[in-house]
Amino acid sequence: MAVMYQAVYRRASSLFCRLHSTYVRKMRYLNELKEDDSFCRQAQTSGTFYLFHNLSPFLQEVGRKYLVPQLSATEMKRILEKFKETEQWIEKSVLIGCSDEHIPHFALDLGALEKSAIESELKGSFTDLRKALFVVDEKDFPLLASAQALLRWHDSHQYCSKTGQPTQKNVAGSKRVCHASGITYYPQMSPVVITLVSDGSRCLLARQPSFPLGMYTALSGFCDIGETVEETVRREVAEEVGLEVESFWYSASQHWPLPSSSLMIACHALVRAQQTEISMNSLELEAARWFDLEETVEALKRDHRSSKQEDGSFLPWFPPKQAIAHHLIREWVKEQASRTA
Ligand SMILES: NC(=O)C1=CN([C@@H]2O[C@H](COP(=O)(O)OP(=O)(O)OC[C@H]3O[C@@H](n4cnc5c(N)ncnc54)[C@H](O)[C@@H]3O)[C@@H](O)[C@H]2O)C=CC1
Ligand SMILES: [Mg+2]
Repeated sequence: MAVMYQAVYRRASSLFCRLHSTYVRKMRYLNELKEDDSFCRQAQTSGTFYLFHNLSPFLQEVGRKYLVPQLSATEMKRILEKFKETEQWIEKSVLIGCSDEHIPHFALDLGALEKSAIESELKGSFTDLRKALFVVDEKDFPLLASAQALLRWHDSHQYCSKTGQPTQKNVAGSKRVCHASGITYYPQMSPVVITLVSDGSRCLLARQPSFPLGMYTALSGFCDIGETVEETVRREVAEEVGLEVESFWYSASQHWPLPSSSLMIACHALVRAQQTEISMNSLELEAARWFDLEETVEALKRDHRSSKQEDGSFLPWFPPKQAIAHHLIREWVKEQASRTA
């Protein structure tokens, strides 16, 4: 028995070492690409490219699936030649990751070229990000989200906000520098707290007027400058539904590219069971109410389409699994179900 245990242990730890060293080597490689312009320029000649057009990602519909194609450097060169563009275009690309074998991945926006001509050449279409995020395979979601966010950041940070002079990107696209003032700009995300409030047996979900009809989600809000996550959770819950948070705990986080880069910090919060009367802030919210376990489980089974009633009204439904709000709601259901089991 001890021998068998040792063999299993040895196999597990050697697997861990292998995984660990692959990961560490990959992170070191990416860091080097960001820091060393000539190394990164060299890497562009053997990398793969994800294409965008005015910030819409290029997708290919294959059967019922939407794929996110990667073009080789040779293919990229061929396309640019075909459109009579020079290879200098490649320099506009930004580094978004690499494979375990250190093949670097770049994203490139071809917004200045004719959209339909590229689409027919490459047999696919540039798709609005809002749609693209929900139709691609789950594993492609973070890649599309961060690539688009980085391209958007570069697009809107072409000038120094102090001198008004143009800024230059480094080859990897991990920063921009204003040579007149010496200021370095780094891509930014705004921290947002998203909180699923519970009173112990129900959870509180709300909707803003701009949401698709019938969709409810957890409360969210941007962190004010200087605030801690704890302070934002308490403030947002007080501001939006007039309740006092007693305790809260962190669950997970997610980068959310829409409408501009946010770091969503997802938390569960408890309010006192005796103080659950909602006083909704109607400047921001259109509805806010408590959902019991059964109603939450039912709403999780619906989507935008299946929630539509014959009379045109909508039963409540929640954001799809790609959104961290969905993860929070599922986590709450699981915890409630295990408590009542
Ligand atoms: N991934 C997910 O599951 C979810 C993501 N979200 C995202 O969270 C974000 C924040 O949610 P809200 O409830 O709308 O925030 P919120 O409750 O803070 O209200 C938005 C208002 O805050 C102000 N504001 C303060 N700092 C801002 C900044 N850095 N950028 C833009 N506006 C700022 C503006 O006046 C804006 O109208 C949104 O971008 C939304 O897309 C929201 C819910 C679910
Ligand atoms: Mg809000």
